[in-house]
Amino acid sequence: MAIKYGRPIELREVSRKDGGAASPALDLTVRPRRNRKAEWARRMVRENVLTTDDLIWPLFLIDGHNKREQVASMPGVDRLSVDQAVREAERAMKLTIPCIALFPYTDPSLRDEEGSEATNPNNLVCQAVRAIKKEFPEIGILCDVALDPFTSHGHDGLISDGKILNDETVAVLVRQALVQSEAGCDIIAPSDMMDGRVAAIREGLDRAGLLDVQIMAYAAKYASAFYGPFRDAIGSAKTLTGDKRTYQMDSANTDEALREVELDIAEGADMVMVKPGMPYLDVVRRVKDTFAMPTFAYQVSGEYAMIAAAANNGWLDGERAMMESLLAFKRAGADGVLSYFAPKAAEKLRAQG
Ligand SMILES: NCc1[nH]cc(CCC(=O)O)c1CC(=O)O
Ligand SMILES: [Mg+2]
Repeated sequence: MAIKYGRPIELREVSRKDGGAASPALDLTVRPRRNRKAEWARRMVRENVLTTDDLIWPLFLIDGHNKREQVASMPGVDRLSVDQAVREAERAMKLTIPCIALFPYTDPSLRDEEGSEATNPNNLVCQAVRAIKKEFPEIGILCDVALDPFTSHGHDGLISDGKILNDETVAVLVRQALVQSEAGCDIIAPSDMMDGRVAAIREGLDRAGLLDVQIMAYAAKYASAFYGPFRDAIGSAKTLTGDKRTYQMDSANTDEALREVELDIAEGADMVMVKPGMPYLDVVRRVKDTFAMPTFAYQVSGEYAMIAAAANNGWLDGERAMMESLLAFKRAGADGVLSYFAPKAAEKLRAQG
C-alpha cells in the first residue's frame, strides 16, 4: 500500500464518498495522538523509565561535628560534617539509591600548591568513607580523584610556570586513589582529565591488591561554565587562577570525546562518564552507541542551580523539571546520572510506587 502521511491512496475514494463537505475531519489514517489519549495508554508505549537504581548522589563534606552549612548557589544542598554524611548515606540506602559520591570542602589552612592533603590517609574524604562504610557497608561509595579541592590555586593538577604538569600530577593522583581505596571507597572516579591517569591508577590499585575497586572515568569532561556552584561548594571558586581549558575539553567537540572515551576504556575504565549532562546529551548518545559501555552523565551543579533557582522563583514547576531532566539522560542512553536531585527524585519515584 502506498502510505504517505494519510490514508492509503487505494482507500481514498471510499473514505471521501461524502465529498468531504459534511465533515471537518482531516483525511488521516495515522493519528499518533491515539496512543496518548490516557495515562494508561501512555504507560503502555513508554520507551524509557527512570528508577532509583539510575541515581548517584553527590555529597559535600566539611570539617566539624553535627554541622550542615548551606551552599548559597545550590539551594537545598548543604556541606555536611562526617556524622551528617553518615545520616545522609542511611537516607540514600533507605531510598534505594545504590551509590553516593563524596566531595570535600578542605579547610583553607590545609590547601597548598601541591594539594598534599589529597594523599593524607586521614583527610576528610577518607574519614567519611570509613565512617559510612562502618555503619552501612552495603551502600556504594564513589570518590573523585583530582587535586582541586586541595590546591591553593584551585587547579586539578600540579603547576609549574603556569602550566599544569601531566605526568607529575598522575603520580599524585595514583596515591590519592590508593588512600581513598584503602579507606574503603568502591569506585574511583578520576575527574582531572590528565592523560594516562586511568592506566596508572589501575596499575596502582592492582599492585596494592585492590582488584575489586572500580574505575568510573570522567572520560569526556568539558571545560564548562556550569561547574560554578560546585566550585563555591568546595571553596575553589575564589582561588582558581585562570581556567581549565588546557586539560578539560573544548565544548565544540564530539569526535574528540569518542577518542578520550576509547583511551580510558583501553586503559581499564569499568565505566565512563560524560560531563556536564544536559547540554551534552548528544555526546552521551554517541558514546553509548559507539562503545556499549556502562555510561554515566553528571548533571552538574550549574544545571541543578538553574532548575532550583527558576523553581524557587515560581518560574517553572521544579519537580516536573527535575524528573523530565533526569529521564532525558535515560533517553540519551545513559545508564545512570550523578545528580544533586537524587534524594528528591528518589522520594518521588518511591511515592509513585
Ligand atoms: N575536578 C573536580 C570536579 N569534580 C566534579 C566537578 C564539577 C561538578 C559540578 O559542577 O557539579 C569538578 C569541578 C571542576 O572540574 O572544576
Ligand atoms: Mg583522557
